[in-house]
Amino acid sequence: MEGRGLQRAAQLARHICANQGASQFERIHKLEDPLKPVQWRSCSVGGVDFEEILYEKSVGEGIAKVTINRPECRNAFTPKTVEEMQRAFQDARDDSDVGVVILTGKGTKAFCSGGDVAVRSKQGYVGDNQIPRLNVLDLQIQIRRLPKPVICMVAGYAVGGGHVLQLVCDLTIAADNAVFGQTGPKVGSFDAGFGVSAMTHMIGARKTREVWFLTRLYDAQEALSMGLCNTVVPLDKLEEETVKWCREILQNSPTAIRVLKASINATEANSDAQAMAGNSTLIFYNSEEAEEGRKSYLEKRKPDFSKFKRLP
Ligand SMILES: CC(C)(COP(=O)(O)OP(=O)(O)OC[C@H]1O[C@@H](n2cnc3c(N)ncnc32)[C@H](O)[C@@H]1OP(=O)(O)O)[C@@H](O)C(=O)NCCC(=O)NCCSC(=O)CCC(=O)c1ccccc1C(=O)O
Repeated sequence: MEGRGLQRAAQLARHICANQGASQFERIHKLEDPLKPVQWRSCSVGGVDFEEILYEKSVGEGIAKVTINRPECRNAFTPKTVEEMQRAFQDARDDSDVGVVILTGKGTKAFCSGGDVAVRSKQGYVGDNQIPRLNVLDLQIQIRRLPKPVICMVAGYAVGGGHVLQLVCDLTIAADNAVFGQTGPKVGSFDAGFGVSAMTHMIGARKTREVWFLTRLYDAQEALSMGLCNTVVPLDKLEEETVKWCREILQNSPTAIRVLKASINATEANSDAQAMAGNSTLIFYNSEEAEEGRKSYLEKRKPDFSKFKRLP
């Protein structure tokens, strides 16, 4: 064998080596370069810049990224943060080039520590316009109804209302420094909507009771074994791995994914139950008991719930 013949044989040998063990199906669907660095461009919506979040899209790929940008308070959300997230998610929904959305928090210490306790009032969370609201409940519905997968990318804490946000996302990729849990009963709050239904669906009623009644925090490996997240990776590989999952999803039929997401959600409790639960949180925030939880957190002391009766 000489010249062209030799070259062709070498080419064939390389091809066989590269694909050894892979079926034809696997070879057809293999990503060209799943670890190729992603290039992000910053986006505004309707010409208005964001103040409490970052909103980016990948160049030429179909990934949108929403980042809560309040690292100084562990990415706790205010009504404004939530309103900005709602605008970004609406844009990601409307943009037919976007096929998957990443939800994350700025920095490595926290994905999100829930509602900003400092702006909680007796009627909900108060924003710049002084109107109290619980608008994170609408955001939860928006994420669930978004006809594209939402992947939560968690480094550090995902606690309180931040943990509920990770629960309503379709998939969660956690860094090895991630910590999950609910804090509500410590600080005079609870999410008896998706905070209970999505969690029960995911980890079962026994474990859900434990998470809510004891308010313990769980490290990434515990969370993985409970089923609270999909995988755990080293912190410095978090975005790389999340983007890899996005790219795999983006290769598949968008309509199939859309219907499957809705169908999986339909196996769970509904949005009317969430609204009822939200109303009970609102009523609870008016009580002295909830106020003790909120005040104790801000005063950096242990709450004293001893004077509140356990009714028969
Ligand atoms: C997240 C912690 C475990 C991190 O601990 P650590 O790393 O040691 O940092 P800290 O020193 O504690 O925090 C640094 C800095 O950030 C401030 N901060 C942190 N979290 C919050 C927060 N949620 N609100 C306000 N400020 C926060 C903290 O005070 C420090 O400030 P300094 O000025 O530097 O002192 C830990 O921080 C922690 O446990 N945080 C509180 C977690 C929490 O309890 N969150 C609230 C849970 S209730 C909730 O989220 C509402 C639920 C909800 O949204 C909802 C549900 C159902 C119906 C309606 C609603 C609704 O909309 O309310």
